[in-house]
Amino acid sequence: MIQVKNLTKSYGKLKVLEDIHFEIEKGGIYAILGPNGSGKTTFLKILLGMVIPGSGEIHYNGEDILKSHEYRKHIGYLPQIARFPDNLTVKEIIHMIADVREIDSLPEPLIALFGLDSFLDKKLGTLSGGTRQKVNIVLTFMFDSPVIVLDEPTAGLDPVSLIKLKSLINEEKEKGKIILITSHIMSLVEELADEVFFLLEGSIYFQGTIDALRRKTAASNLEHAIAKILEP
Ligand SMILES: Nc1ncnc2c1ncn2[C@@H]1O[C@H](COP(=O)(O)OP(=O)(O)OP(=O)(O)O)[C@@H](O)[C@H]1O
Repeated sequence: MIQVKNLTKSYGKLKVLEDIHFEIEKGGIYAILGPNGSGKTTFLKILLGMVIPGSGEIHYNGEDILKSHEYRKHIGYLPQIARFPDNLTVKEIIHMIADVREIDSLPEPLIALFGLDSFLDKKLGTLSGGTRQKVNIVLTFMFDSPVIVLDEPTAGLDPVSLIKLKSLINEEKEKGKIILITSHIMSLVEELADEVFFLLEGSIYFQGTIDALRRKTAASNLEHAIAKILEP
């Protein structure tokens, strides 16, 4: 489904990704992990066509995505920091994004799930951080995309909304979708992820299940496994 070969990316002299190989063959939840600045967002943005790699190949269902932009229609994206004009209302932004992707109805069940009905006429600039994130989640999940990319999706969410987000992610997985997620919250990754990719110093240091990573590092849980990898 997704194949990445020999991927590199530098920003000026800073080498962020070096010779990344990556393969996802079936639906599931895949966590991209790594310390701050290890290139997780850069990697996801390359997959999304938002950042051009230095070299390498990326195939989605056999198609070279660096040569075609069509595949972007298949991807839902929740950015780490979503920037929308503050003077738009929640309803306006939802309509705007729906128009771009050519769907005609508002995603009522998602709006209700995150308790956003009473915020529909409020301007984005007046919302709290957590409420803005709920709007971003609705904007991401309102399309039936086979690939969903979530960059730090839990930022600012209260526990009730977090539970709702986790079930939403699991429901999408049950439909056979690929969900790529980055998070620094290891308990969340442990709960959700089928496989992890751990980026370190430009390469994938580890790819496999959380159990395999725990065994490799002889650690009791994922947080300790990561700490062991990173300790000097
Ligand atoms: N547009 C850019 N121009 C220059 N350098 C950049 C740019 N985007 C990212 N970088 C640098 O590339 C490196 C990787 O950044 P990236 O955001 O991909 O890391 P990350 O693993 O997602 O980090 P975090 O866990 O902090 O979100 C960092 O050193 C960052 O400063």
